[in-house]
Amino acid sequence: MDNSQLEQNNEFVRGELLYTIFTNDVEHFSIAKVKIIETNINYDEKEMIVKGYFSQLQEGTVYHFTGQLERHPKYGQQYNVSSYQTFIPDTKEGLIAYLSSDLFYGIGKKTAKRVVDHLGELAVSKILNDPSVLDSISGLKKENATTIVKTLQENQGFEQVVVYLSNYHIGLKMAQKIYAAYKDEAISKLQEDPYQFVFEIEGFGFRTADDIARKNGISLSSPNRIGAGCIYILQKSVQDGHVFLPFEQCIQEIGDLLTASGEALTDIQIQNTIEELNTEKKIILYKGNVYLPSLYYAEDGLASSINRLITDQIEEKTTLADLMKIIGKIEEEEVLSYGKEQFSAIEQALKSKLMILTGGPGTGKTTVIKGIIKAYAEVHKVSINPIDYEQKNDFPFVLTAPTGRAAKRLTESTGIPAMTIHRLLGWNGADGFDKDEQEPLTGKFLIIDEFSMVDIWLANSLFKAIPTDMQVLIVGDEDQLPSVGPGQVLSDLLENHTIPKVSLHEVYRQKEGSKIIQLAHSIKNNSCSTDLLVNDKDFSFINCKEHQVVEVITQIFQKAVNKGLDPKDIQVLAPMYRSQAGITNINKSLQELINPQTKGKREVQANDVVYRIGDKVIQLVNQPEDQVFNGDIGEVVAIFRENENTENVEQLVVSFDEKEVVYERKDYTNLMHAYCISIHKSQGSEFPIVILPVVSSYHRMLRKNLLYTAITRGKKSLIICGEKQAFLRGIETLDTNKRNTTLKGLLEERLNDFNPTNENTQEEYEISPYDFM
Ligand SMILES: Nc1ncnc2c1ncn2[C@@H]1O[C@H](COP(=O)(O)OP(=O)(O)OP(=O)(O)O)[C@@H](O)[C@H]1O
Repeated sequence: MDNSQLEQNNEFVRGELLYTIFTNDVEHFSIAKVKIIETNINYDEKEMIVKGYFSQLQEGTVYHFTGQLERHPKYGQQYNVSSYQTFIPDTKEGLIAYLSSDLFYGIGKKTAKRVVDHLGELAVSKILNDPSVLDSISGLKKENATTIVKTLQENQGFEQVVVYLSNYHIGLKMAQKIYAAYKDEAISKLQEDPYQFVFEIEGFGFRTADDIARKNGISLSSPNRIGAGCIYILQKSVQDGHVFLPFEQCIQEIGDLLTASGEALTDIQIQNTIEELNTEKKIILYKGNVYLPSLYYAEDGLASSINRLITDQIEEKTTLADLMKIIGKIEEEEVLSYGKEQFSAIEQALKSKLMILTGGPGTGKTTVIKGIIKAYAEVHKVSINPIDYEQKNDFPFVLTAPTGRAAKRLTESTGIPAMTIHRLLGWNGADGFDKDEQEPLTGKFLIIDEFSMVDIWLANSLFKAIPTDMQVLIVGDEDQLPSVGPGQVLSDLLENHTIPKVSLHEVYRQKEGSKIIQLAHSIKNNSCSTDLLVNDKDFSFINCKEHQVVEVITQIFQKAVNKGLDPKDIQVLAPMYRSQAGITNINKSLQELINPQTKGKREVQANDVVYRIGDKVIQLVNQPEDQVFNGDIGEVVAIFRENENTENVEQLVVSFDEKEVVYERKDYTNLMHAYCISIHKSQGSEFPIVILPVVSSYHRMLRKNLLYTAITRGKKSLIICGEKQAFLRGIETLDTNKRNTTLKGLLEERLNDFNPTNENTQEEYEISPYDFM
């Protein structure tokens, strides 16, 4: 593209790069200051801040940027760059200055002049078209010629990809990914077969591929297009929690997608492509269902691991009579008497290779876990104190949970160290987990809490790493929200009749007069009515409308603070981010109240969010290298300016329980304010006081399992504010989005032949030793 063409293109800013303010080498995100040479946008200043994903910015070089002028609340106007190109001067002098700039290492003015004299104003495009034009320049050293060609190719290559993709509204970040994968072949590959990118580049959308194909005259009935459409449809279904799509439905959805944006396809064409993809192992077609391979292998792997574990017999170490004595002794120590179901759970867990313990809040799951640990220790004559073991690996109990907070609670309630599943398995990011069948976990008894949150991928990885001689106890509440990731592992396992399970129904905390627990169980049993929503010592319902929610919550906080309560003990949970009564607005208002700007208090701004020292924040993604995981809540404890650390970058330090994590600007998007968090993110956590807004404008989200999850997060006090009718309607609305999974069937197939000698399901325990006590 020559310079006159550049200018025809919409709005632009052409400027000389003065200096880079910030740059991130991994993502190539940079913020820089430029001196404006020319622009057609309405902007009066002489200099401008530009930001975007650049390959390499060079001081003194002139760039042609396109993008959008934005007003940053703190830093004022900034140009958000969507595409850019080095501005190659079209005068001889300009070109000489460019080729002898710092960008071209070792090329001085004399050499640059020699090249320009020989090749003229179009030197750059001539070299790029045919690098051998430099061979004919007398006196030009070979290494200088190589430098010129390489530098031009590197810079221009990336920029050409950027410009090409910007025509399809693809940003610089995706351009980086594509360029990193294909280098100079990127554009030709995109033009030949854009659909391939849907398979090969994470996040490359089918619609973009379609757009590129159409502009390049690629047939809209090409098998590659159907294949990419199939992957797109399957990926979309994973976002809804499905593990597979039925063949017919898959054909139908692909047909709808491709016909709507292209030309009509016959079912046979689509069917043939799916079969072809299956042969190439890009998808798995099995028993009339279509899977993404990773999901098919995860379900299959989990079913095999469970089969492996459950068919391994365990040696009976004690008689029933002795076990009764042991449990009796534990009851004395704990000063309680186990209920019938609880007793059955302890007994069953001790003799089962794998058992599932379920129950709603306050039914004594934790009490039973403690009982099981103590009884196991007694039966096997082992200590439950980790310090009694010389080797860490000899400690028989392994306790784990999907989130940091759930693991922490498990540690606190049992006194035995627990850790997240990711940490237990040694997650190292891209390479996956350290622990697997080759390097299994050590220990004798594994307890996995909050299992409803575990998706099929994680369940498969965890079970693969469980050695065959390890006993496993799965604990969870099937009425909670299903996992964020695909699958419904807990409920599929519960439906299997061979895996021993014990459900606790009797509520113990209710006996202490908890309205929260009463409410939870009435939701579970579909018996909640307006009468239950009257205020009590641990519960209140404040009537208000959507537009009042933020104000009401702020007032509750204000009163709590005035009363001397610690704001950290209060957690607002809401179902959605963007609404008048959404998480974003609630957070803004609570930050102003709890942690306002004061003189001398440091703060940083990322997009339109301000983080200050003292802010409560939540981690939004897994960051295993720092041992901080999605859903962990922390506090901003320090902010360092660039000149205050050896890395010379701005840093935000967040304290999560005992560890501190340092974030650089590129990582700020991993955080969010946490005065209010989503109900989904609150899974596995508990808070002393929960405030739950429920208004009819959330209607899309108001479901029984969502509200059940929210109210069971409150330990001491629950305040619902909003509309009673919206709440009552919500708890009557079932989540009808049934997830497609095949784990249940796979387990039936695998475990069918298994005839346990000492395993029993709870139903078979009609007569238990407890009856004779
Ligand atoms: N058999 C029992 N006798 C007396 N109290 C009991 C018994 N079982 C449990 N409790 C008490 O009931 C309360 C709730 O028990 P626990 O915390 O074990 O339940 P949970 O199912 O783990 O609850 P949550 O899921 O809400 O954490 C505790 O105070 C516990 O001491």
